[in-house]
Amino acid sequence: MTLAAACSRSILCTKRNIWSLRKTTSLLFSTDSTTLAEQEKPPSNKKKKNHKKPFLADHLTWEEKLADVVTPLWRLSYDEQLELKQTHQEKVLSQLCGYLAADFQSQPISPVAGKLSFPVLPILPSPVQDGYRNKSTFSVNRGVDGNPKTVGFYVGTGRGRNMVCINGDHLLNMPEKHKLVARSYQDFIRLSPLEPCLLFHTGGHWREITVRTNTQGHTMAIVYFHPQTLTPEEVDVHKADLVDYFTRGPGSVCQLDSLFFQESRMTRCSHEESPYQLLHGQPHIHEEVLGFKFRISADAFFQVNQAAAEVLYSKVRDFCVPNTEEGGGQAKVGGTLLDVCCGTGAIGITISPRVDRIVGIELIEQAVEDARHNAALNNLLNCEFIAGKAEVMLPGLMSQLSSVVGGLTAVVNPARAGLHYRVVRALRNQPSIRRLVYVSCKPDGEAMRNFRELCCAPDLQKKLTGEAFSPTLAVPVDMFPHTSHCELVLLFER
Ligand SMILES: C[S@@+](CC[C@H](N)C(=O)[O-])C[C@H]1O[C@@H](n2cnc3c(N)ncnc32)[C@H](O)[C@@H]1O
Repeated sequence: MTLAAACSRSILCTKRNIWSLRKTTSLLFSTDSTTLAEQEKPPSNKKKKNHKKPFLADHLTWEEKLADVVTPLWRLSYDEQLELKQTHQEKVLSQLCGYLAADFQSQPISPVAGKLSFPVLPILPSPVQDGYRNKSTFSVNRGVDGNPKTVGFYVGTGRGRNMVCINGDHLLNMPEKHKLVARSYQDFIRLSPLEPCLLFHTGGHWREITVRTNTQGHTMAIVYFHPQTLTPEEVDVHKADLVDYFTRGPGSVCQLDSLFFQESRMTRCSHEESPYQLLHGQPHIHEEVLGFKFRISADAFFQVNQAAAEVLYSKVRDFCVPNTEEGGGQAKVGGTLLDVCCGTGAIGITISPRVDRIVGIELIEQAVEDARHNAALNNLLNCEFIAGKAEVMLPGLMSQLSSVVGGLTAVVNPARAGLHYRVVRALRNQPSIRRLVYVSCKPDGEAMRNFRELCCAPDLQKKLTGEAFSPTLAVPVDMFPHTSHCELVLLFER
């Protein structure tokens, strides 16, 4: 039996017999950020007084410790996971209601949960629970055996001096193809004469690898590399070795459709800061969602779970353009939909047949190019996409949109950092927007500040002069089984 199989088996055998549901709830829903890249967030530091941090529990194997960090709900049945997430989302939303009641009465901030003043629909499950990720980023660092050329995910922290890199073969959310590419990359860098780049402190070159796959099984790999003092000619030699390994050598077992290489001296660089260099194969990966085709570039965001993305986008569509026909028809309702933080255009494009016009705004240029291409790919003539920071572009755009015929609806889907206050101000102060749908993967973080600014009493000091919105309906959608996260779709009206 392989190590990976043994680990998975030992984990599955102990599944559900270590923590009770209640204990898990208390640990899982206040997170810190001790891990890097795409890793899911570990259990809280804040409430640790009475609980030992799971990944420091010595009786656990390294694989179990990693599973506790990346997929902290893995010991629970899927129904139990959904129940936990529903309870947590309701708690966050009651907290919002408590804040709004206090804000409106100009009382000091009350962290006490209020009574829910609008319906929260039951969480929509992910149609796929295991191996669902279409994108994984694996780090390079010292493994349990001390080998610094180990490809996987971190357990522990640099500051705590207890950080090790563990391969993720046993993680329930990881598809086989991602594991294979990570293993092959580890073999490649172990053969390479170059050192790995460990947290930027001590030089070295080989950094993380991102693997993207689609439902057809196509695979894109992106290798991140720190050039340090190497000349471009010297870097070329190692790029050629990498291509050779993955196309003709042992790595060809991965059957990569695309191999990208990014030379970067920072944790994250956009394509504009340091280009994604196509070393082999196709420049894009493609995906289909709700019958629409999407081209996705190396630098562009796409939801990590294709099947759950269909559930999410279908619900977002219902919230943005509610069915007025009996029997839930998909008739055109008209008007303009403003898609803020639109990525490759997924939300706008899936709603476009039902409205007159889509206007999307997105920061990442490659994603905007994809969005424009995707509109054409799907023969849609009513979509336009603007490149730039929403906080810079939106205020000017608002004056052009103030007199649109048929009404204006906004959908916003920012990253965890939430919306810039200028974006919230522009949306709130635009009277034609009567309906605003906020899609958040972290409603208890910065998004909570956005919700409050959308709904508080008019505030001249903050230049929030428009009529207040109210939350009227919410539904959680589980995009990330086995983790403590989910997406929340929240409708605001006025
Ligand atoms: C969670 S993703 C959502 C993308 C898209 N709505 C989808 O469903 O695929 C958030 C997007 O916001 C973009 N973004 C981040 N900061 C931004 C900003 N200041 N202005 C505009 N877009 C931004 C990111 O590049 C990313 O594509």
